[in-house]
Amino acid sequence: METSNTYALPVGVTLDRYIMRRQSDFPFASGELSQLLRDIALAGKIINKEINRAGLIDVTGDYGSSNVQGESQQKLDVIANIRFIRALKNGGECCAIISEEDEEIIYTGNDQAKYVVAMDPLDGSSNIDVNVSIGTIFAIYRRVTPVGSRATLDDFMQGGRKQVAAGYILYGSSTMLVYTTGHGVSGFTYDHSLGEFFLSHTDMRSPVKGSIYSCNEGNYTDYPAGVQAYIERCKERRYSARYIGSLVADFHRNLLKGGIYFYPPTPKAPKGKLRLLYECYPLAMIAEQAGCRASDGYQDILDIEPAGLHQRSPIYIGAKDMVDEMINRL
Ligand SMILES: O=P(O)(O)OC[C@H]1O[C@](O)(COP(=O)(O)O)[C@@H](O)[C@@H]1O
Ligand SMILES: [Mg+2]
Ligand SMILES: [Mg+2]
Repeated sequence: METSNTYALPVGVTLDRYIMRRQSDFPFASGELSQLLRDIALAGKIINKEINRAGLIDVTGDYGSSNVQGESQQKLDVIANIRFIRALKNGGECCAIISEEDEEIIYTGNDQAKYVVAMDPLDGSSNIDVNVSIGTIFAIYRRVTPVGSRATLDDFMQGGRKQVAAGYILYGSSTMLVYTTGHGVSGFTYDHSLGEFFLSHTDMRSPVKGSIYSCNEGNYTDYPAGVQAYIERCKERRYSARYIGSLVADFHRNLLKGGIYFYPPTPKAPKGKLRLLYECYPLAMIAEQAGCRASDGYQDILDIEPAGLHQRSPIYIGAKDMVDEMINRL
């Protein structure tokens, strides 16, 4: 990973201070977006604590209900969802939320707020109970409806290039928050003993070339012929196959080391599995800011016209040369 930055703030600066120092990056900078990012970090700290103690407190296993995707919800999916909604409500800077775990728009009651949030409160649900890295993914938009009014679908249907900030929290061997406001990508590592996120990765740039490919090869036979051909090429080149099964964790590793993650369409999931508004768009914004590429196979993810809150999209994301080659084979 390369680092170069005219705004070089020393590694070790706290997230709060970093956000304040970089506030001038934000259009309309008046502190609300800074506060919203801090509210998201706070919810992340709370969830991190619950994840670390998951086996000791009764938060593992099924919650006994399904979400709008028809997936069974894990207890931590629901708990993470509640924690984020509460932090965004109490923070006062977010007027509405869409979440993987809720079918409809969630209104926070903060109609005076200028921002809306799209989120995947807990990504990698199949890994929750087996102590494998999981994450949270978020995207922030400045509302298009008048301040003071109730947010509407329009506020969420603005398109990927209208995200004013996007990021993820990775609950792994260390806990990290990585985000962008369109001015480069920064990573912060959580120090449990101090309860603070500290700048650890400045101006993250990803290698253009990579040698890691990440996909669920169990679906190989269902993949389009071009994808199968690309996987065969990776094997011929002795690239490493790495698949954690948590999008955030696979994306993060490939961002640092150089690699490609893909979840193509299959007969079972003709639109792919991952959700455009709170998985694909936010990671695509980070990817492009770090010099990577994100595509659905035919257009850049950030150029896809949104049509529904929980719409899915195929995704090929990672090192630019690898994604280019994959797409040329489709
Ligand atoms: O089990 P599969 O089909 O390989 O899918 C794994 C993918 O699904 C996801 O778990 C979907 O996200 P959620 O866990 O938030 O539903 C991704 O994190 C992961 O990359
Ligand atoms: Mg997810
Ligand atoms: Mg999820």
